[in-house]
Amino acid sequence: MNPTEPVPEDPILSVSDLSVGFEGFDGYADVVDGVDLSVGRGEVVTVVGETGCGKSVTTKAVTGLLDEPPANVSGTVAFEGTDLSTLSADERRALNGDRMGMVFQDPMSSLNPVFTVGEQLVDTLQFGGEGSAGVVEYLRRRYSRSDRADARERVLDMLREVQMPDPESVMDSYPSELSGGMCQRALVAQALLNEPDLLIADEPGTALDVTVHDQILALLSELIEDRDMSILMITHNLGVARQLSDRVYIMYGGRIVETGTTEEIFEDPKHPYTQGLIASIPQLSGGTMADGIDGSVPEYTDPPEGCRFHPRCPYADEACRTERPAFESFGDARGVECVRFASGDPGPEPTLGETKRRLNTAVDPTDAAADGGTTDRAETDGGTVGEGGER
Ligand SMILES: Nc1ncnc2c1ncn2[C@@H]1O[C@H](COP(=O)(O)OP(=O)(O)OP(=O)(O)O)[C@@H](O)[C@H]1O
Ligand code: NI
Repeated sequence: MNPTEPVPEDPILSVSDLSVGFEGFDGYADVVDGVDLSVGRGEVVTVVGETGCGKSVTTKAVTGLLDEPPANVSGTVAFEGTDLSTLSADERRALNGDRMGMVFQDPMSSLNPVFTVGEQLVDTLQFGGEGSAGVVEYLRRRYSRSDRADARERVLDMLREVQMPDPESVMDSYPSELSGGMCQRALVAQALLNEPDLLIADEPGTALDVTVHDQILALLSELIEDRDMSILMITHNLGVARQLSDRVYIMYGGRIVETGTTEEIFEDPKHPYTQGLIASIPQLSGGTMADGIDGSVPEYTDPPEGCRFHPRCPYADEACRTERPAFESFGDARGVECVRFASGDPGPEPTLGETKRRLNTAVDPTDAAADGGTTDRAETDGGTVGEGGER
């Protein structure tokens, strides 16, 4: 374990130095680059970052769903202290179906189109946790009327719990006969059927329209409250992270750039990227920067040298362009990877207000020119205004 990484005692999930790359036509894409994260028991942890930051690749690597090759995965993923790379394929499947539940972004492609929802969910309940129950055992239970009927009752209960409209008829429907929102509810039900200890949810509902997405999130937060379950939730929505999580990881360009308790991240964001994200959300910052941070996430085939955020960072200087900053830990669950917070760095530490001002200036050069006072002040304290926005 990386000694600088803040981890809860006895985590249920612990990921260290996870890297994932892909061989592709444009060369090697170095996507996830040394990620450390952990989820404590009963903890709700979110990973937040813009689209393309590597959140889904990280969760797929954690859940063992990346095919290797083409993916090239290194690092350790441990569940209750067991390194998952030491498990056999059967043990791994058993763990995924039983102790670890998963919900993914796209509900349509996650259900099997040729079986009814009921068949799939009853199968999950009866066999989800067993890599290979054995053919005889499989047939016995699949066709044992009492087992099957019991399972059906439990699935129905679960469908009611996820507030599925008309659960009886949904049981006998094929996924194509349901709306996206209903498929997503079915998947949430499926993930929870075996009462997993850890739920991994990768932006459930984002493939759906906004209202349905909101309903799914509301449902999840209700289900979370009622259960003693650890959750690793992926989102690009800071409001969701703030509402649901105990602890937050901010991801940028395949790296964790900041972590802290939800309160720390929102009350005292340190990394300029975190500050930029918060500044982009008017409801959170009272700000006006509705366009987000100018520029886009890096090309993973040719990521920037040094800090991967430097081309967009309003504080970037020579050091940021050449050296990867060290991850600095403060206290138990708090850390940031930015040279401005490195011990011994003499420069001013970024603040939310200053970052907002610099990003606004960078985003709209006409405003900046009109507002001479702002530009002058920015120039005297570093002169980096504008560099972050030019791409
Ligand atoms: N199988 C793959 N082969 C090559 N590149 C991939 C593969 N899967 C993902 N990537 C690349 O990895 C990068 C990160 O993708 P990822 O899906 O993890 O982003 P994300 O943070 O989940 O974004 P979103 O919020 O849109 O879901 C992207 O540039 C993507 O093109
Ligand atoms: Ni994703």
